[in-house]
Amino acid sequence: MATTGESNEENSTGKIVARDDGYVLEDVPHFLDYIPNAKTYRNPLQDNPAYAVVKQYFVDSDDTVAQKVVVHKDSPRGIHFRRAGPSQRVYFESDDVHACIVTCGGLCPGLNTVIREIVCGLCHMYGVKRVVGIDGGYRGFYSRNTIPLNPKVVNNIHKRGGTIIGTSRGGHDTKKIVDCIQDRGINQVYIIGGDGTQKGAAVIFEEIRRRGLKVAVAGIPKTIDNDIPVIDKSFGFDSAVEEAQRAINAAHVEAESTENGIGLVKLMGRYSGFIAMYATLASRDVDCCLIPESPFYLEGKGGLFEYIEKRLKENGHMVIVIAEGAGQELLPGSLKSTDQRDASGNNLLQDVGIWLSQKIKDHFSKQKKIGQQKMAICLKYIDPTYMIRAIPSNASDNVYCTLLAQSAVHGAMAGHTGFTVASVNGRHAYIPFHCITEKQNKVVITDRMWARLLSSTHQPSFLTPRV
Ligand SMILES: Nc1ncnc2c1ncn2[C@@H]1O[C@H](COP(=O)(O)OP(=O)(O)O)[C@@H](O)[C@H]1O
Ligand SMILES: O=P(O)(O)OC[C@H]1O[C@](O)(COP(=O)(O)O)[C@@H](O)[C@@H]1O
Ligand SMILES: [Mg+2]
Repeated sequence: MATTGESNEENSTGKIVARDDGYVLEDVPHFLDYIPNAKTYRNPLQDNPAYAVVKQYFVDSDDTVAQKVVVHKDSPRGIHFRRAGPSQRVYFESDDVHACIVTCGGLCPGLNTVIREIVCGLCHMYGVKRVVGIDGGYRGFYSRNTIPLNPKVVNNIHKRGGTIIGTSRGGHDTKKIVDCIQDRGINQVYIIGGDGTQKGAAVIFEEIRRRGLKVAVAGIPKTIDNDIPVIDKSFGFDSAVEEAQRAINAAHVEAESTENGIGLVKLMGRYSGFIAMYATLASRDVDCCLIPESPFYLEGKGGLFEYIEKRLKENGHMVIVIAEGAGQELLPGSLKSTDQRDASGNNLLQDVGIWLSQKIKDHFSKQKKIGQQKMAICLKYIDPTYMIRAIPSNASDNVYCTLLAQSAVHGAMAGHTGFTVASVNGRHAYIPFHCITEKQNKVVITDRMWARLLSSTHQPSFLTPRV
């Protein structure tokens, strides 16, 4: 019930509590919103020897996490999310839970760890006995048999890359998926995937609510590109950046071992250049980082060719990192594929790395023809694209995956639904789907982080007008 100066609003996009002092809670749905007589039970964790001794283990239902921690002293308190964690009361009896896990979209380090920890969290913390994997992404709901999962089956999977239950793009048929959930008697659905997957999870939740089913839908965001907004970062992102170092090191070794050596590395990043930016900042051997958010040009003053020449003259070698989505607008019409899409509807990009390699080679061989002194270059192109996402997660991502999985399990057991779980300013929170699917997280090139990168590589900003 709203207290004085507080308004509660529930609409198609969410449950919002707004107070006069500017405090806003973007709350997540709960069974009680549409099943008013839903039964509750004592949380079995209260009797668990590992947790019973921990003071304040259970979250207070009024605990919230602020979206912004840097605020002006006069600004309103801003948007908050419900704090994740176990509740004193749960909405499922352990024996009644029938959970399923599905992984969708591209691979990301840590998928298996999240699967493992959902299974172990449900079984060890809540005594759940029935957990299944959906085989091969959304379409597996209606076209494949389920995969039985238990702590023994998942015991070692976190040491492997990929996802033991398979993944896919496309194949999201809401009606068929919810029919399957209903027919199989599944009442907790854990959905691991990126922006597309979370949009899919949102419509599955809406259909479940429309049918009045007591089925919790919990999302765990996965994106190697780190393009999901609000959340601190996706699990697996750090592991991918770490693996990218191996490719950059190789490019650097090759480049510095020959005269005018250029090492060119292409990294993932369809619309967001976070992997390229962080891999560059971590490496310190990179002289130029090109990302989708920062348009660049090749010829003329302030262009890439001028910078390459300068860098080779100064240093004898250089390393360039390019995100796959960078410079797509420069590719000639024949290479552009604006209307080609994958099964999920994502734009299929052409290989900007191969294009740029050829452009650089052509530029330096052309110099001779127009009478300038030729600068013979030796360019090595490295494309580690799939290698950086097919690895197991590193130690810190493993811990992050564990906490995310546990938070998701606590949320579903507590009767929350239609939420995604993530770290926001270092604290775990339940976030309504619409908050993370409405826009994409991108590198802001007027922010400090990009400035740090420019000052580390000394590359041109490409903002100066071409002459
Ligand atoms: N707007 C949408 N509504 C429903 N399902 C979607 C939507 N966008 C994508 N999906 C489904 O989500 C799954 C994963 O999407 P995709 O874009 O391939 O990967 P990611 O989730 O990693 O972004 C696919 O099965 C796709 O059909
Ligand atoms: O070849 P695939 O499997 O479609 O994957 C390529 C794409 O996957 C990505 O890693 C992003 O995947 P998601 O959308 O699943 O997060 C992009 O960087 C890349 O363009
Ligand atoms: Mg995506």
